[in-house]
Amino acid sequence: MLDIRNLEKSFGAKRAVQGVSFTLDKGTVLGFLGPNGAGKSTTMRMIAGVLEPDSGDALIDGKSIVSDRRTAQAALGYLPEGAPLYEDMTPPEFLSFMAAARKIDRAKRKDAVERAIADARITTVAGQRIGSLSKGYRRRVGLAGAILHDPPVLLLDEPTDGLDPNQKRAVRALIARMAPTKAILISTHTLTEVPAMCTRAIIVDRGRVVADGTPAELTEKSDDGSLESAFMRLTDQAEANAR
Ligand SMILES: Nc1ncnc2c1ncn2[C@@H]1O[C@H](COP(=O)(O)OP(=O)(O)OP(=O)(O)O)[C@@H](O)[C@H]1O
Repeated sequence: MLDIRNLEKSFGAKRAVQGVSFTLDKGTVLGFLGPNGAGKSTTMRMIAGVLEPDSGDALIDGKSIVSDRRTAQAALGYLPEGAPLYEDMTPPEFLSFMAAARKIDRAKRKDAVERAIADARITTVAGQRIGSLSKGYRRRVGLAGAILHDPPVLLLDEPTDGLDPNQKRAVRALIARMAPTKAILISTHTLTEVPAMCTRAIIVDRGRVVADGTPAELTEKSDDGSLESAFMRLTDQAEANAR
């Protein structure tokens, strides 16, 4: 469903992404992990077609994000970090606006909005202005926007960032409900969430993939059986902290 082929991106002299490749199938929730500045968001932005790669490609449901961007994007739901929301609109108004921008058939828009509201569990706040919602509900409105067109592939950049434990659990439950029918790529810094949320994890460091496996396989690479120490070992953090 998602086939990432040797993506590269530099900003001036900074080589942010240096040949990232992996594939992702339906039913997989892939945790995309790495230290700050490892290249996670840059990779996701290239896959989403909002940043042009220097080289490489991402095939979304077989469509190239480089040569067939619009078709590829139609198969993709993207929740960027700090997703933009229109504060003065209610969630249904915002989602109707998104549905029009997504060119969902006029006759199907109402159903699509209602389904996304139900799936993201935001029915109870549907009458409120987005600007008045808590962080967790705003994140869920962003998620509703990403799943509005029921895409087979989802890219979620830190979907639980800044949420309290109850809201984190609600977002994790939403991801689990969608998981069987979609391929889902999630970047997160919260390593404790990974075994609960992801069936597989990739660790990137300085723009390269340094590990790829199930959470249990990655944990085996640690000294103390924790994903955190595996992460430290596989990235430069342990060395950096010791300096
Ligand atoms: N628009 C840009 N212009 C210049 N440098 C950039 C730009 N976007 C990203 N970078 C640099 O590219 C590198 C990778 O950044 P990126 O945001 O992809 O990392 P990340 O893994 O998502 O980090 P974080 O976990 O902190 O969100 C960093 O060194 C960053 O400073």
